[in-house]
This record gives sequence, structure tokens and C-alpha cells, in this order.
Amino acid sequence: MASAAGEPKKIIIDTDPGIDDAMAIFLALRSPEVEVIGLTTIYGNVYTTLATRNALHLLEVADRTDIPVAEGSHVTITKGTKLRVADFVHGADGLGNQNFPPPEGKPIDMSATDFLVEQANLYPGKVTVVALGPLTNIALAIQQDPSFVKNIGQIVLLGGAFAVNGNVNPAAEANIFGDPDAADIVFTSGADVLAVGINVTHQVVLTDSDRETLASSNGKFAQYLLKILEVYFNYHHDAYSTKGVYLHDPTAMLAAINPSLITYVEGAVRVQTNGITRGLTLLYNKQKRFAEITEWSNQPSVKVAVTVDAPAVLKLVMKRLMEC
Ligand SMILES: O=c1[nH]cnc2c1ncn2[C@@H]1O[C@H](CO)[C@@H](O)[C@H]1O
Repeated sequence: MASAAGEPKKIIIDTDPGIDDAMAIFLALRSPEVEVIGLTTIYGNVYTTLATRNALHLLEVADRTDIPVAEGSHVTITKGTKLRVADFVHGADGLGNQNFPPPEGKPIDMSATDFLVEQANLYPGKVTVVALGPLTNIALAIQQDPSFVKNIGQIVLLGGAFAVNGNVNPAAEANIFGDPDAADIVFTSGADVLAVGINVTHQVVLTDSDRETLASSNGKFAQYLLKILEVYFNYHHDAYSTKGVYLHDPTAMLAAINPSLITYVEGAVRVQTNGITRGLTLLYNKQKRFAEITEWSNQPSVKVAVTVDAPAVLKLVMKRLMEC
């Protein structure tokens, strides 16, 4: 629902589209509780240039070219250029190998980081960033403007594998693995952070039969998504024994739209930035006073999602994406 004042929550979607990003973006555009004030782009599912192109394309599909797109970083926060992109999950074009025509629009003449800082300053405490890719742009904003952590309302991020295996390797989830140094900066920044990890998103599955239900809708978004979902389904059939696909990004988006759909715990999160467990996220629940000072001591608390009302999430996703 809209806030008490009746104003929808302003959100900026930091995104690497991406099939489940496309779902999350459409979901946000169909959600009266939020107003999408911009998209910022990042590498992850695809390289940043393609993420920008896909973000512009998705807004054209949605007839929402009024929403600005700001291009984000092409490299990690440590200037790393050896990026891991998940084209095997989303297709070479990031959108199910559909080879859509290039968008007509262009990104604004401002970096993602500058846009994030500008909007947080413009609407102090009022903007939520929904971060669906590696956290480079957000960490850069934190470094660039010391007041960003105070001015930004909340950072809802899809990332981490809390006490479960990762999806890149047993230790790491893809978004955190993409830039672990940036993730550690975000988690320890003191900002109001809600992390939705794959321990939660793996509970939200869009099944083959849900896909058939989606197909029965003449809605613009449902018909578009059906085309691009094929590759995502194929990947999941190969990689997991699940009969369906995980709704990572839509679940994180709904956690921002309607926080009552999840529960969370609070504690300090640190990210392993090197070695075989690079990208591992580890939550200290602050229940024990350790004898020694640890890397978690005196770190601010963040929120980490632990349960999700999966049927309610799925129902909302289906309903909103099937509307005509
Ligand atoms: O196996 C995988 N490797 C890399 N990325 C993946 C994989 N499965 C899903 N995603 C993508 O990474 C984010 C969630 O971690 C989601 O954006 C999802 O589409």
C-alpha cells in the first residue's frame, strides 16, 4: 500500500537485466505502492553496456520512457575487469536470446553513482534503492558522499546465501561474488540495509504450470516475459532439479514493495573478499559476546531476510504481470 501520507515509495532500481530483472522491473511498474524514479545499471547477468541497453529497451516495452536510466560502473570497486557474467543463465543478450531491436532512447548524461547521490540528497530519507546486481554503484555512492548512508532511505538488495550454499559455488551467491569488496562496504556502511539472499529466494518458484497460466494472459508483460523465460527455464531444468525457476529479483522487489511478505533477523554481515570462499556472506547475530575483538565487532546491524510468504509472493507476481 502507499505510505500513510498516501505517497508511493520512491525507488531506484539498480539492475543488470537479466530475465528475472525484467520481471522485477515490470512488477515495480505495476505496483501502486512504489514510484520508479530511475534505473541505474550494472554488470552481472550481462556487461554494463548491455545492461543499459536492456534497461532502456524494457522501459520502451513498458511505455515508460519518462523514467531515466543512468549507466553504472563497468568495473568492480577495486577496478577489476575480470567480470563474471551469467550469460549461460539469461542468454547472450541477457533477455533470453530474443535479439530485440536496439532501444531508441539513451541513458542520461550522468553516472549511476552521481544519480544515486543526487536523488538521495533531493529526497532525504525517502528513496529506496532496490539493488538487483553486484553492489559496485551503491558502494561508490557511499564512498563519494559521506551523507549518502544517512540520506538514502533503505537499500533492499538481492544478494548473499545466508547459511546455505551459493549459486556460483558452494560459498558464494552471484551478486556478492560479482563484487565482494563493494558488498562489504555496503553491509558495513551503517545504511538501512535489507538483504534478501538465495536462502529466501530459492523458496519462491515459478513452476512450469505457472508459466502456462502466464501464457493464458493477453497482458503485454505476460506475453513478453513468456518469450524471454524459455532460456531461464532451460537453465533451471539443467542446473537444479526444481521444476520451475527461482524468482530472485521479483522477491527482492516485493520485499521493498511490501515488507510484510518477509521476516528478517538483524546482525552484522561481513563478506569474504578473497580465497576459496570469496563472496561468502556471514551474519553475526550479536547473541554472543566473544572474548576477542572480531571483524564483526562494532559493525552496524543490517537486516537479513529469513522467511518469505512464498505463495503470497507468487500470487502477487502472477496477478500484476498478467494484468492487461
Ligand atoms: O547459477 C547461477 N549463476 C550466476 N547467476 C545466477 C545463477 N542463478 C541465478 N543467477 C542470477 O543471479 C542472481 C541470483 O543470484 C539473479 O539475478 C539470477 O538471475
